[in-house]
Amino acid sequence: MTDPIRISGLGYAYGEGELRRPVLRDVALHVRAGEVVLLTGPSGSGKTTLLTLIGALRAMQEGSCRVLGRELMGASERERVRLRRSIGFIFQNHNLLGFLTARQNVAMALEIEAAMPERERLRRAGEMLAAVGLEGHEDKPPARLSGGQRQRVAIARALVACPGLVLADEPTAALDKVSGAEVAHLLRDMAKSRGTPILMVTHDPRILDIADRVVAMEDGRIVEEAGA
Ligand SMILES: Nc1ncnc2c1ncn2[C@@H]1O[C@H](COP(=O)(O)OP(=O)(O)OP(=O)(O)O)[C@@H](O)[C@H]1O
Repeated sequence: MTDPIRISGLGYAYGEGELRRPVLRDVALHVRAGEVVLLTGPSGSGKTTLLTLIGALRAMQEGSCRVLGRELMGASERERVRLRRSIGFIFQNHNLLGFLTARQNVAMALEIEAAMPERERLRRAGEMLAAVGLEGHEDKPPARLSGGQRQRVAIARALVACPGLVLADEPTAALDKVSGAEVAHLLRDMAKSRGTPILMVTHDPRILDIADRVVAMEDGRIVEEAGA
């Protein structure tokens, strides 16, 4: 099986001409099948930029980035959109839609399955919500859930379509110590039981223990890799 993420010689700059500012330099990174890798480093070191390149949310400029077997350097917008459908995203601010219930938010991630009837989508969403410990909360809107519960909904949404990869950006940053650790362990356990690799950006030293490997960035470069 090929590694879900293989990056070499990746460079990226914001701005053009005199305003051009390199933020990633000669980055090399591999994430292997089923692995949980945390990406840490000071603010501004380029972690989120790297995550958005891997997630095909922005176009590559330099180097090679193969994600789930597809090369992103030179990929068209259409190819990038297609790849994004195979990735589960989790962000700091959960990005749930406030006018939908928890179940509807999760079911939305299945809308790419054109052949799946609405009833089936809602049934699977309910199953996923139960798996993340939210039985009984399925019909509440995000505003009636706690921060930790909202991130559980975001985990259910990210995993319900069985993605080949999960990318998470500071998923515990807005949570207190206990719910942050619970959410991080839940995400790890759910991904491990499915063999789904995770790459997670985090500043949170309390969750380093969920990692198979911790990769540290500084000033646009990877400076350290350590098994946890
Ligand atoms: N859209 C943008 N336009 C211009 N510069 C940007 C843009 N997004 C990020 N940057 C700059 O690129 C650098 C890297 O930012 P990035 O968000 O990738 O770092 P980070 O390590 O994720 O930081 P943080 O931990 O604070 O989120 C920073 O100096 C930032 O100011």
